[in-house]
Amino acid sequence: MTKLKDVAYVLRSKNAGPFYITIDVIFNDETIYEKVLKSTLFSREKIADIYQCDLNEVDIFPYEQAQSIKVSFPRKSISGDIDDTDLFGAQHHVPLMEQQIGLSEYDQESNGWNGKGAWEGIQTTSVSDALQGLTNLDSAIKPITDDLFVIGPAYPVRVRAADNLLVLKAIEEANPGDVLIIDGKGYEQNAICGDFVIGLAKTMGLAGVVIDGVVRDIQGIQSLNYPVFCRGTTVAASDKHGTGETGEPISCGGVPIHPGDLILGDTDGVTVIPKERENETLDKALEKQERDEVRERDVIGNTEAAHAYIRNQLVKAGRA
Ligand SMILES: O=C([O-])CC(=O)C(=O)O
Ligand SMILES: [Mg+2]
Repeated sequence: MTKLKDVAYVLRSKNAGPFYITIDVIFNDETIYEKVLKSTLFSREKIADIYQCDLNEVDIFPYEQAQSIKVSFPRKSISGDIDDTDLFGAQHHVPLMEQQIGLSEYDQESNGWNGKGAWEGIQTTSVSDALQGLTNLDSAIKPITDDLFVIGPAYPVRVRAADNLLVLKAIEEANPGDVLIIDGKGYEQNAICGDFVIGLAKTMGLAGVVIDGVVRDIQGIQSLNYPVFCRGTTVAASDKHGTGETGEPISCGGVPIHPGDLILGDTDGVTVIPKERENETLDKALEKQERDEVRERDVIGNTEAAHAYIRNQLVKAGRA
């Protein structure tokens, strides 16, 4: 998961007199600067919580021209006091730099996708039509809970059949909003995840989990109300030896998947949108859905229009 130290260009702290600390966080990318500024990390509540001080004494100054954020707050112990371990205040930035930032939006955009909102209401079937059915996962990979929709950039993991340790590693590494996509080799005797592992993915803010394999604790998973797609259920757990890879291209349900490709899952199953084809696929899928809606409105429930439609299709194919 992204930490402040992963995206800040400069992160330093110093005394602002004996009673206060000031921290400078400087960025060398405008987009990142803006996203970080909006994240929950730079709130007085959060800073007060990290540094155990009174939130009314926390100040946060964004300085747009320099793409920097200055934070100041009272020291827990006065500089040079008997229990002070940082005379010059030069180490106070460390707790801040280790903070995770909920940058899913930033990560999504920097990954080049249009975001969840753009895909709302788009069905797997329309994407399948747009991509000529070439990127649909094996149809045996189905939702555990119907009516749950998932879309997000793929975070892939490949494991050996019946070994799920690397799934935990992937959950830790993926960004909020990612879809964890697991190449479990289609093995059906040992569960890649149960309700606990799925609960971990949900806790870390992942958008959903897709598995070329099976799960257990089905009732527990259903009660999480969280999108999970797989080949079915079993009883046995997996080993935790740790064979496999995370964050690398995989094959899942017969489809090659690269990190950051979009994964779309709904009641009908799961399909993949290669990241370089997102805009084209979105346009085609929208167009297709609109055409389908018009056709349905005009034809369904109208016997005459239904006859005309069928006749027209047969004529077009030379089979009238
Ligand atoms: O711990 C496991 O590997 C599988 C399991 O039962 C769970 O996730 O609840
Ligand atoms: Mg369990």
